[in-house]
Amino acid sequence: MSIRVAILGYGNLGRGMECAVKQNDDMELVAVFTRRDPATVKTLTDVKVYNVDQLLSMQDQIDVLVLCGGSATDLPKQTAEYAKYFNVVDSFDTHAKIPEHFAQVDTAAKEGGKVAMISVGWDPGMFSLNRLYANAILRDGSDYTFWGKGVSQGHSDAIRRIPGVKDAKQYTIPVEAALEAVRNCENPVLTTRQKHTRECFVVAEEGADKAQIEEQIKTMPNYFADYDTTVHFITEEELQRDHAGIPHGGFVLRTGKTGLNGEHDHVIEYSLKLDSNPEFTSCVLTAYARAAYRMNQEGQKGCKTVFDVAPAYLSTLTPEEMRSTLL
Ligand SMILES: NC(=O)C1=CN([C@@H]2O[C@H](COP(=O)(O)OP(=O)(O)OC[C@H]3O[C@@H](n4cnc5c(N)ncnc54)[C@H](OP(=O)(O)O)[C@@H]3O)[C@@H](O)[C@H]2O)C=CC1
Ligand SMILES: N[C@@H](C[C@H]1CC(C(=O)O)=NO1)C(=O)O
Repeated sequence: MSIRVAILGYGNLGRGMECAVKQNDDMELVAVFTRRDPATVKTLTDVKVYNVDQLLSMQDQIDVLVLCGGSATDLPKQTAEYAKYFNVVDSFDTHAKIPEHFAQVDTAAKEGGKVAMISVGWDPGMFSLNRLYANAILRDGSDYTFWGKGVSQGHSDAIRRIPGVKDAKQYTIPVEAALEAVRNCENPVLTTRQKHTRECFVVAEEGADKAQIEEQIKTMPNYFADYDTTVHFITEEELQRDHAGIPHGGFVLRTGKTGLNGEHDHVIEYSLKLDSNPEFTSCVLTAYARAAYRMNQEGQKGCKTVFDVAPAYLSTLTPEEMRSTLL
């Protein structure tokens, strides 16, 4: 029997999920839920769209609910709210606030006897896993993470939540000299500001105070305050013409030494090059939706991160197929 998946929140990630579920023949997309009028939401497939006020009445038709809202203001409310009723997966990526998000969601999921997976995606998510593996293996070393050049959905979403902003895209740009120094095993000590810059393209509402919007972006804690950030105000047409895609990617690196006197240098590097940030992120969410369902079927409950999920839960392969093809 297929794993019955539903989506809450239909934006870039929601559309990505619609595509990702179709690529997994052990799953079916049973519904999309939105806070808007369903008639205004145009989907890529013929999946039914409901207003979120229908969600709880459909609890027995859904095995896993994937939360595709924004981390800035949606997921802090929605994940804990629905973890009481469904197995859920979210992509929460306000790194500084993950501990408090975990605690709130864990209480709700345990109360409902459900599994809730938070901060699933590539960062946090796949990059987190690779940072952990690298740290566990190369004990004498230094960690580095670089993103881009590409469009951060979390940062773009955060800008769009500012009053007076009609639309926005944020590019994260790695400082090439810093990346090169890391790859050369120079083990540089780098501040946040020395690793990336951020460039924002913003469409302001008619009559909005652009100076105030720019100030709110540049001082935004957890998103922009620690970076050198530039803000460009452009028209909706220019945004659609020049910034339509959502490519991204990045690198997790750990450089370390082995040998009794650190004679040998090693570099661990995990990299992603993504045409579509949301579609790739949705593929990760879909694999972890499979894991959430399976873990709950075994009687597990509570909040999990990618660190808590044995890889076998993610795969459609049988243990024998894994051993014969992946070892
Ligand atoms: N961990 C990771 O690696 C990653 C995490 N993310 C996270 O995913 C989050 C979601 O990103 P993304 O999908 O790009 O965000 P969007 O802005 O596209 O969508 C966020 C929500 O806004 C609402 N919405 C979407 N379009 C419209 C519209 N035209 N009018 C009104 N409301 C709209 C939807 O909710 P509704 O349908 O209810 O109105 C949607 O769920 C990001 O905030 C980020 O934190 C993203 C990529 C990677
Ligand atoms: N969570 C990010 C995924 C990566 C990209 C990123 C950045 O550019 O700052 N940080 O983490 C996203 O929303 O796209």
